[in-house]
Amino acid sequence: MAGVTGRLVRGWCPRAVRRLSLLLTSILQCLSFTFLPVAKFTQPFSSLQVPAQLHMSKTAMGASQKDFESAMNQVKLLEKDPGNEVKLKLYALYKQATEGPCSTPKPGVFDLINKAKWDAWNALGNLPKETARQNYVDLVSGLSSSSDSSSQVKPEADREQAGYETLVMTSEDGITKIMLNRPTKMNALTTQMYQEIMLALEAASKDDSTITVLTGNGSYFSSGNDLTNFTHISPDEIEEKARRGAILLRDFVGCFIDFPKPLVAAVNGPAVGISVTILRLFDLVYASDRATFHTPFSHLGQTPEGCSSYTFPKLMGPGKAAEMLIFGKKLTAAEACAQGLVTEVFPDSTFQKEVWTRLKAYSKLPRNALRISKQMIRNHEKEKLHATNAEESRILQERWLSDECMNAIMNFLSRKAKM
Ligand SMILES: CCCC/C=C/CC(=O)SCCNC(=O)CCNC(=O)[C@H](O)C(C)(C)COP(=O)(O)OP(=O)(O)OC[C@H]1O[C@@H](n2cnc3c(N)ncnc32)[C@H](O)[C@@H]1OP(=O)(O)O
Repeated sequence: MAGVTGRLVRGWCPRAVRRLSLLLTSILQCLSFTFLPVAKFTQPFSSLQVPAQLHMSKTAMGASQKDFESAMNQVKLLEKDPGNEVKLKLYALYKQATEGPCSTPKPGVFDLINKAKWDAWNALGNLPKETARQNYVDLVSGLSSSSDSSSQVKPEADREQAGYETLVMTSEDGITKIMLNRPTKMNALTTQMYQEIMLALEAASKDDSTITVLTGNGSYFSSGNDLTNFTHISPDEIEEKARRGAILLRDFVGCFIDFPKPLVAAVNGPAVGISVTILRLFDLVYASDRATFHTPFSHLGQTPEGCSSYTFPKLMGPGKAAEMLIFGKKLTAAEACAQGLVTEVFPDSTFQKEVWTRLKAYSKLPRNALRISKQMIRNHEKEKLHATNAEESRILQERWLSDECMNAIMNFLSRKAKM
């Protein structure tokens, strides 16, 4: 070590050489931690919805306390992460089996993880302790056998994360991919989808991957907010629904503002509304030349979100931002690239191959350096972004109650009937 340092700094004074040597040694020590194997996770697990068959199974026989304890030990030995939904199920059943029905206060909306756990437990209602215990044992036994068989066929690196209904989440080659998966609805974002994306981002922020990618399945990246989110609401529910929508929007965009690792959008096709505005919160935006970028807020009686009222004028100047955000001008991928919203455009025929080859190469770069550099670039404006997000959400909450907005949504929903 001292020899290497000595060669590097020939001609420097001995004190400087000693300091540099110490510095390099400590850097090497720090780096060695990065290469330690990731510890097997043995945390108590948890659940969201418990399938009907679990509620009913073997309740007559009932699992013994010994079976239950042995199932708890088996959980710690699982080699494969069973995914958030199953973990929530296990958590809820465990709590129900040991403490009975949920009676603790509901965590605040920003406490995402504890709220999801509370919701899962609370959803079990008055399920008897014995049934919960049996269901826990059944669930663990199913997991143990599926993890035995899956380990024979699937490589460690290419496992699809279970537990998402509207997304496909995979981790491979240091890249976690979150794919929006409602291709027949152009990946329009339902309330469930916003929530699953937040959970997926939370999981991706903590997993071993270097890079996280958001993309869409099918011909669209996303057609933005699902306009049916605004339907089936009785008049006395409207205000409460708008209030909850604004909280959901603020939490959703907040997850992108705070995401700690390099975040990439692989825009495989047209993008509309919120799927366009959040792009400025990504570190790289790769687009197919078939993609378009459309924010028809005024047409819908709505106003900008995703921090675009701040980021777009800053990025492209107030005039170009006004064309998009006020007048709903749709940009081609080349135009969006010229405005700095897109990093690079690829021919649609080679989009997937070129993007993934590029990202696989990037994912081999030192993970911590990438993460720290991202945070250095982003931290300057985090506070401003959160303030903008809160303000945009507040204004949209009012807009959703306006006649302009309701009429525009009715027009969209009735257009098929008119054809
Ligand atoms: C709580 C947070 C709130 C955040 C707020 C965000 C604001 C926004 O995101 S504003 C943007 C809202 N999105 C739109 O205005 C797009 C609406 N959709 C369309 O204009 C068109 O569907 C399309 C241009 C995206 C595609 O047109 P195309 O003719 O090719 O296909 P369609 O037959 O229209 O679509 C197929 C299928 O998908 C349904 N669908 C598509 N997008 C949406 C959507 N955003 N909301 C609800 N449903 C959507 C469409 O109705 C069709 O369904 P059916 O086959 O069942 O009729």
